[in-house]
Amino acid sequence: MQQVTLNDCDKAMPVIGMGTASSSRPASTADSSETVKSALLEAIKAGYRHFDTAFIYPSEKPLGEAIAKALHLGLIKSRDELFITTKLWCTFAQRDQVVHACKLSLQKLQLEYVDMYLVHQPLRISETIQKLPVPKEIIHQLDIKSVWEGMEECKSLGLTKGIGVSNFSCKKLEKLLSIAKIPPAVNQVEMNPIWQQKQLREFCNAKGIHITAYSPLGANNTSWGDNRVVECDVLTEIAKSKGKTTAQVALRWVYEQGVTVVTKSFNKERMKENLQIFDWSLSEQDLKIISELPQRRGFGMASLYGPHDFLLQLDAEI
Ligand SMILES: NC(=O)C1=CN([C@@H]2O[C@H](COP(=O)(O)OP(=O)(O)OC[C@H]3O[C@@H](n4cnc5c(N)ncnc54)[C@H](OP(=O)(O)O)[C@@H]3O)[C@@H](O)[C@H]2O)C=CC1
Ligand SMILES: O=C[C@H](O)[C@@H](O)[C@@H](O)[C@H](O)C(=O)O
Repeated sequence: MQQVTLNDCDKAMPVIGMGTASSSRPASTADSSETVKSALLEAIKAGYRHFDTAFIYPSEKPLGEAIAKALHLGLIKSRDELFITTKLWCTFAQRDQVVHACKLSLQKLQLEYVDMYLVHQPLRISETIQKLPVPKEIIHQLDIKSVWEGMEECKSLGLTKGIGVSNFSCKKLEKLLSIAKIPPAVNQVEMNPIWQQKQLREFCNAKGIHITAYSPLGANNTSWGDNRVVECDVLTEIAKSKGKTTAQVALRWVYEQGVTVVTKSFNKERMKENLQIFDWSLSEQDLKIISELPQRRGFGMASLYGPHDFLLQLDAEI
């Protein structure tokens, strides 16, 4: 698997990672922990070496179990062969909670360190979310200076090899860069041919912040996404002409932008399909047509938590 080197991170990141945000809403249809564990074990067998989880996902524990089993079975010789990303949840987004939250994630993962620890969203949430949408009173501005000090402490304690953010706009990154002793290595954001993030990518390239794309397939078939990417006519035409699938064209496009990707599949065939993007390429003409696709964000804070002014402003930030 090809890898990219990251600034201020002691480990290279494989260019394709396995997503683990699998639980559907309603929760009654969510994958069981056992299903997630065996899917992740399959992913290791298929060659995935980067896994993306978060404190808020139910996947940290089954991922830890899958890693332990992979070591036991000899599928990997050492934990060092894996790149594990997890994320600080918004209820812990305070100076004195960050190290504690990181340790809780490590406990669930049965690991001594993660490779990348991200601030999940540019928000603090003051109560456990019971149901969505949430009341606006529990959503707050993030005090990035103090939270980032906590993130830096996680790195200096060796709890993580690198630190970064997720769902951050250029504006939020500017602020963070102005106070950070260790700049963020990564910004993980929604990116696919229908939400190309041109401005954010230019900004991050200029500042040496690596972008990882989440929902590269538009979160097809999930409660938070739809089929706008995998059923996009333009992408399907390109796919047909190359004997590839529409999903592969979307993933290849992301890869050709110099961006790493985390994409989720718990289906054995599709997890293999999603790795087959390295021995072919898109033409200049394909890239031009894709660059002209109408743009639509899939995932916004306001659509997730409720149309509160503060969240609408956040979503409108570039
Ligand atoms: N930082 C953040 O705020 C966020 C991070 N993420 C991370 O990014 C990961 C990936 O994003 P995600 O939102 O899951 O969406 P993706 O775009 O990766 O799409 C996943 C969905 O597409 C289906 N799928 C996978 N491969 C194919 C294929 N080849 N053809 C057709 N359908 C396919 C999967 O189903 P099946 O399993 O049946 O194959 C699943 O339903 C998440 O799992 C999570 O780890 C996601 C959202 C927000
Ligand atoms: O309740 C909120 C949700 O958990 C949500 O914010 C995250 O899970 C996000 O969709 C992600 O997948 O990273």
